[in-house]
Amino acid sequence: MVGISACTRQLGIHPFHVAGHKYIAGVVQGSDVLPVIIPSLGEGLDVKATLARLDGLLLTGSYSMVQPHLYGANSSVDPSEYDLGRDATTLPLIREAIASGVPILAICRGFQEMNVAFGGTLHQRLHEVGGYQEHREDKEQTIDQQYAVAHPVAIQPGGVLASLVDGESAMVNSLHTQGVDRLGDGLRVEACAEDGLVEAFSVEGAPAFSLAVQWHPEWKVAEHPFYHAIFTAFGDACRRRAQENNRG
Ligand SMILES: N[C@@H](CCC(=O)NCCCC(=O)O)C(=O)O
Repeated sequence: MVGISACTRQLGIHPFHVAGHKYIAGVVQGSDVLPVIIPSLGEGLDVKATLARLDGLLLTGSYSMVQPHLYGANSSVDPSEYDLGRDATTLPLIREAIASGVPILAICRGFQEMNVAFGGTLHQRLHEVGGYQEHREDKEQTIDQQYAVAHPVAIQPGGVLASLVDGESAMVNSLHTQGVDRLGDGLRVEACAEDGLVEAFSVEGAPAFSLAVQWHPEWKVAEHPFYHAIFTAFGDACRRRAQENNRG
């Protein structure tokens, strides 16, 4: 059973906890696991009790941005772009999941919040930093065009990703405004874009599978062997944890 992070959204006059369909479909089709959505209750969520019942944690992408004060920076983003409930939930979840051996797959915003959870920092507007290629999607394009592969990443030898691909590089999609500035403590670079931006990392010495990617492997996972290999490896790690806990 895999827990999927939720975003908070106001729908009409009521607050909701929501998760995108493609992430749920991604773990069902690509990892062959049971999905459950973890509400973004912040301190109202018993993180240890939640993770004790889960075999894996999927951190989804989202249009919202991690609050800069969480990585020691001043805000240069409209506060409406934040999701306070999600930040208050996912950062403790990530730290506890790693400590207690729960496999993690983190995607896009999830990748960024995992870097922050480990003390890393983010560029708030990568396109204004200089020296980086365009990593944002063109919102005028169709959804298929936006999620189509956009650039290669160089896979670092000897890591989690290198064990999943043939060759030293792979093509990935690219739909993000922010990006890793300083990588968090204890994180290992798994892949970089041609401009040097960190696009994937794992946690050094983690007791279970840990992988965070800046791209979206959940997109049409069955059609992309590289994306599918990531979800399969995550599912296999979740099944190992289930067996260790007599849930397999
Ligand atoms: N807000 C961050 C993260 C980008 C991100 O996760 N986008 C996801 C878009 C919707 C989706 O595919 O779920 C940034 O812009 O850097």
